[in-house]
Amino acid sequence: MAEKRNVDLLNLPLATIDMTEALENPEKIAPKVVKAMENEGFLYLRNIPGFKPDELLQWTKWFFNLPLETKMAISKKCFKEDNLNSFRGYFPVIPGGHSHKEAFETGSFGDFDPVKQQNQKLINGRPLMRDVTSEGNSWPNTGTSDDEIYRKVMEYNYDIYRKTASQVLQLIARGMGLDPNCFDYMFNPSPLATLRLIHYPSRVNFPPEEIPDEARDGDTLITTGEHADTTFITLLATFENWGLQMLQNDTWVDVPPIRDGLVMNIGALMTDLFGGRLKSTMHRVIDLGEDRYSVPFFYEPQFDTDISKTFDGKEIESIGRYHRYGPWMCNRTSQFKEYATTDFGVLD
Ligand SMILES: O=C(O)CCC(=O)C(=O)O
Ligand SMILES: [Fe+2]
Repeated sequence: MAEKRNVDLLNLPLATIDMTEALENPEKIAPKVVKAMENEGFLYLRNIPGFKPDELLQWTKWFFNLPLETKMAISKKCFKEDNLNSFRGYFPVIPGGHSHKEAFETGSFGDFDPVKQQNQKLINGRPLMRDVTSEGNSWPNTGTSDDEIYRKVMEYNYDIYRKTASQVLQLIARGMGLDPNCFDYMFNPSPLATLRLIHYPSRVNFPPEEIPDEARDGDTLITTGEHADTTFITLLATFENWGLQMLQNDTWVDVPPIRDGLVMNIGALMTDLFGGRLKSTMHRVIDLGEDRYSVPFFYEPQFDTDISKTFDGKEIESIGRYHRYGPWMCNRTSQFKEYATTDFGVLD
C-alpha cells in the first residue's frame, strides 16, 4: 500500500502550471501544457483565480454528513423509484462493488423542473437521451439556511472549474498550433460537463468477504478501479488526500495531493481528436484506511458535438457507431457501475 508522506513540492512527479501566469502569458505556458500531455497525460494547476478549496471541502463534507434519507431524497431514480430526477443529484455507495463511493453531481442546465419532467416527450415510454442529459440540478433540502449556502458554493465552483477548464483547452489548442478558441463552440452555451463531489468511505476494516476480488491488487485495496476518463479534460481537487495513482510504464505511481490546486488530465477522446499525440493516462484510487473526499469536474461538450474527426480532418476509426458526444458519452458512461442502471433514454 502506498505510504502517506509529506508533499515535497519541489519533487512532484508532474509539471505545475501557474494559471495566473498562463492567463497573462499564454504563449509561454501553452507548450509546457502540451508537453505534459504528451508525456504524462497529467499535470497540476496552481494559483487558479477564484478557486477556494477550503470552502469547497467544507461544504462537500457537509453534504455527505447529511442523513442518508436526506441524500436519498435527491438520489437518481435508479436508486429510488419514486424520485423524478434520473441524471443529476446523489448516488449512494453500491455495497460489494469494485468502486466504493457516494457522490453528488451538478450540471449546467439550471434547476430541476418537475413540471417539465412530467410533460417530457416519451417514445415507447422512454425519454429522449438529450432530455435526460440536460436535466436540471437537484439540491438537498434540510429546511435550514445551509441549503442555500451549499447551492451557492456549488454553483460558484461549477463556474470556476468551467472557466479554468476552458482556459486549459485554450492553452492546449494554442500549444498544438490551433486557434486558441477552436473548442469554444463545442461547449457553449450549455455543456454536458459535470461537477462531482465524491466521498470514499474506507473499507479496510470490512470483513474480507464483503470486498470483491476485483477491488484488490495484492495488498492494495482499490476504491475506484483503473480507467481513462470519458471527458475532454478532467480537473480534480484532491485536497490533502493521497490515494490517486496513475499508470506510468506499467507501474502505479502516486499523484500526491496539492492543497490549493487541481490535478488535470485528459480523456480518451482528446487522444483520438489529436491523432494519438496527447496521452489519456489510466488512473485509479486506492483506499488508505481513511475517508477520502475529492471533487472532479468532467469537461464535456454539448450533446450534438461532432466527434467523428480529428482536428486535421481524418476519420477517427475507434469512435464506433456514435458520432455525437452525447450518445457516445451515454454509451461509455453506462459501463461504469454507478451508472449501470440509469436509463439514458432513446436517441432522436
Ligand atoms: O477521486 C479521485 O481522486 C479521482 C476520481 C476519478 O478518477 C474519476 O472520478 O474519474
Ligand atoms: Fe478519472
